[in-house]
Amino acid sequence: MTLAFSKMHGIGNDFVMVDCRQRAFPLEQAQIRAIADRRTGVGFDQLISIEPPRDASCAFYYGLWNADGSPAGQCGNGVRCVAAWLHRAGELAIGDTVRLESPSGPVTVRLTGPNEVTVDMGVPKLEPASIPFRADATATQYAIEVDGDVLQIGSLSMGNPHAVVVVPDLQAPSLDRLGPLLTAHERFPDGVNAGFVQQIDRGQLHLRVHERGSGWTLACGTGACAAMAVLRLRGEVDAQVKVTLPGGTLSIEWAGPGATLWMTGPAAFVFEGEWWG
Ligand SMILES: N[C@H](CCC[C@H](N)C(=O)O)C(=O)O
Repeated sequence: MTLAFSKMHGIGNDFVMVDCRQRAFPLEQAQIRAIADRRTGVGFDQLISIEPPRDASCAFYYGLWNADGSPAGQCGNGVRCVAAWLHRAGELAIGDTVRLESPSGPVTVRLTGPNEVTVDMGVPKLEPASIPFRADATATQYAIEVDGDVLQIGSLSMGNPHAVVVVPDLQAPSLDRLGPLLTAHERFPDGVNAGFVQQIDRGQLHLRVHERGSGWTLACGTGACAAMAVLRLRGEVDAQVKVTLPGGTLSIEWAGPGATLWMTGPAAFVFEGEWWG
């Protein structure tokens, strides 16, 4: 088969975008994995389809798959790229605000420039059952044993599961071992995106994320939202925070529990192509 696609990224978190506005999503899991291969395929952290909405209150639906072919519930860097892709396709104008439907529910995006998007990411879900995470009660901190170490983590859902660990040094070699172990931890029955965050001050965080289904990425939008929210819940950051990841910086705004969380950042086109699978 041949498949036209757009290659995009959001601060280095890279995506293959597939236009399914007039066609059913055409790929099996093995084909998704084949396209993800950075040597014999195209390479991506997530593959994103743009489809007609299932929820009539939304303009479009976007499907999400990780590099290993597993489905994902939300993608913060990805939804900014969906908005920029829709603008390039003539479906959105700069200044438009539109509801888009993700696998975990609707989000609202505002195109503030051809390559800058603000997203209402919804209300972070704190209850362990909604993450899902095996814990007796909702808390701002959980003790979890990983490979003989006891880590203190925060955990919540942004429509996908996140664990957040505060560390003094993002370059510590131990993180290379802890990331995959935390992602696969048995207390996260669906796996988890594992974020390691170094706090600079009440308005700045540095973050690395080992993503479920894709491994270490240059950036993770929902991971940035989760890291800020975890520290906000502990009273350790202000309501507006810059989160810097290896690929770039996002602006996150969240007043606190029950409030909707906003993320602002760029979206970039790289090339158009055709996959010959
Ligand atoms: N890169 C995405 C997150 C992908 C999440 C996916 N790894 C999963 O939940 O399985 C982001 O910018 O939010």
